[in-house]
Amino acid sequence: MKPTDSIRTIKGIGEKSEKLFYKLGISTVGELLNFFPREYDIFTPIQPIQSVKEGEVVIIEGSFVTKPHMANVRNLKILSCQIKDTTAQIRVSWFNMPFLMRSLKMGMHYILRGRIVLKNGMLQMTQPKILTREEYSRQLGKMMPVYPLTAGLTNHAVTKAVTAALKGVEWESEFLPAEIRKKYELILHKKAIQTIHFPDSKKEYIIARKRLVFEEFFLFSLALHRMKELKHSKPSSYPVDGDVYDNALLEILPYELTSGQKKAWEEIKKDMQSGKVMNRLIQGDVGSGKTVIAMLALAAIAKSGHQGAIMVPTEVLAKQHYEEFCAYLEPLGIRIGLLTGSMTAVQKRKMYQKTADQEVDILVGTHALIQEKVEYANLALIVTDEQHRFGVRQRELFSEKGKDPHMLVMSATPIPRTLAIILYGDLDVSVIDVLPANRLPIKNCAVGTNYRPQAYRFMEKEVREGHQVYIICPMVEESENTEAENVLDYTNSLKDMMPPSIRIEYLHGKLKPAQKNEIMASFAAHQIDILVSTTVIEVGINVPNATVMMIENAERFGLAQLHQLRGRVGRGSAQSYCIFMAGNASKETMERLRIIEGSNDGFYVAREDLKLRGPGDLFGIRQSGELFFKLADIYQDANELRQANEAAASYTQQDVSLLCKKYDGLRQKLQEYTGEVYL
Ligand SMILES: Nc1ncnc2c1ncn2[C@@H]1O[C@H](COP(=O)(O)OP(=O)(O)OP(=O)(O)O)[C@@H](O)[C@H]1O
Repeated sequence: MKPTDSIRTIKGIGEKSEKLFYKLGISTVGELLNFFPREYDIFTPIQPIQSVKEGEVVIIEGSFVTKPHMANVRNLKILSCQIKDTTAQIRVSWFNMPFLMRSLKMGMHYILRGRIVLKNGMLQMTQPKILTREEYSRQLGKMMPVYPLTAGLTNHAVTKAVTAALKGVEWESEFLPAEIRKKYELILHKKAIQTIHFPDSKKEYIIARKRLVFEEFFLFSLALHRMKELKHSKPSSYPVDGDVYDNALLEILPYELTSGQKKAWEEIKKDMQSGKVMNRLIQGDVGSGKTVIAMLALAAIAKSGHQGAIMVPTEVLAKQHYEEFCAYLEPLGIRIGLLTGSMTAVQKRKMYQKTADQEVDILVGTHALIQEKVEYANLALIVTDEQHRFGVRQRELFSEKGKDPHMLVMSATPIPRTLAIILYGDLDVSVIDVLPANRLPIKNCAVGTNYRPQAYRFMEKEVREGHQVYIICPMVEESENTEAENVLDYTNSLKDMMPPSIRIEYLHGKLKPAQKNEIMASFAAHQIDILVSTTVIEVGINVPNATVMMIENAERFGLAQLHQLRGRVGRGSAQSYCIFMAGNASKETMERLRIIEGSNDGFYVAREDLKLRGPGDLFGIRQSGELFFKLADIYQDANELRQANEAAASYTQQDVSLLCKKYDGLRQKLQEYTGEVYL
């Protein structure tokens, strides 16, 4: 089978599982092979019972010292007994496996592998697998892939499909030039893909990962260098100067710009007046006021008779920006439009027409803005709210909607300057390095779950004083695989616990966009007091009246993500609070959380996080969603990023064309990456 073949060509995948794989974004054999494990289940040696810790999957060996006991709890049949080795004893339990009752024998030796959880203050092992000594020896040290899943698709099914695909696929020729592989000591693509799914050891995994990270960065860098060459000092068809920058624009704001905002605004004005195309990144910590700078630039474009558009990662955010822009800019006679995927066909068509006829000056929207059907009359400025979601290609597609429009990119990712220069190699950088003066620093605390009652009382008090609260849970609904808090059950029990006058709602990514918009709008209008949500609210939501953020199972998030989440409070003048609630209060968890508890500075948090994890720790929690890389992590893999950039920079555009002639695979990969035939 070829990488481009449908996954249906893999034995065992029928119509039903095909649909499930679609949900994971997999429709071809190649996509399946590039669907990497989220983590690995490592078969570690047998551990003394005394040393097991909560949350770990461990193997213990001992004999049962109590008879198996069966209990009915809700609809579950729970079988439990005590197992003992020379160091201690622990309870083990199985649910819905009553047949074990007969086979488990007291006094016999067993090897069990399962997760240790804390129930009623006691450690216990749940749902362990019983291993024979032979199975144990065979699997010891093995790393079994654990894939991201969707309901109905098991890890076993994905593993089986990947195994079959690895066996049956006709591999394409190696696409990285031999000289690069040699210089940077990289293994072959084929070997790396095989290993990333089934590594024999950590060492092998690290070597495979290095190759895949490098290629990801290399393609990115080649595309970026090419873009830079193409754009370099291009004259602009839309110079914006003169009285469009008059004070009326700044007077619409109810506050004065901070020094950082003023500087960024001056740099933008200078760019747009220069007669050349602006390509600028505005980098600033969460809540530093980047949106307002983008709004000013868009307003200046509109006032000079052109169109501008701003693309953001979520519908909720688009709606929020739209409303804010309307409130500020409509009084100046500027016409704002909204375009998102969930609008009806009729609404969309109307907006396309208005955009083509230049009846809107500023269009706010999601990916919908770059769909083929959208034609702009006179697109002179595009703004992307980076939030790590859009890649170079999206920026380019957006750009093609106009005739070399000016470009502004906003980012809240705290990237060290040296890396920013590489990652945003095609852009000039403005940094907003101060927060608005009316802000009080957020007060943080990292606590264990025993603090919850106090936290609830505190929330009640804040709500009584007219403020609002966010509570974040990692899961949407109950799952067999984890004890992490989920939005649905959490909301129910919170409603039971809080006085009925407190209005509680929930939000998660599985709701329809219209429902999400409605809930966010109600929260913004203060018709909801406490919003229980997954991380969907992470990106850019701005409700300055929200003063408390509580993050359940904070140990499950990367620090960068926790910082983004925390950024949803502390956006107004009232004192705000962030409570990081650790589901397991192990020493390592608390040490990590102490970093974020001790500082509100995103750069500091990112730096300390890296120090703690160490560049070699590739198994730690991945900082979620950084920039646009699948496997690579810009902090951990900063070295590979530098190397790949150096390698890409060593080829001029002409050399790249030559290389692509020689390496057919490279041409294809680059085309896939940039979505364009150009070589
Ligand atoms: N100079 C200022 N003085 C006071 N308030 C300001 C100032 N600039 C912006 N704000 C307010 O601060 C809040 C956050 O601003 P904004 O949404 O622009 O931040 P951001 O940098 O885009 O945040 P994020 O990265 O989280 O999306 C908004 O309510 C905005 O009105």
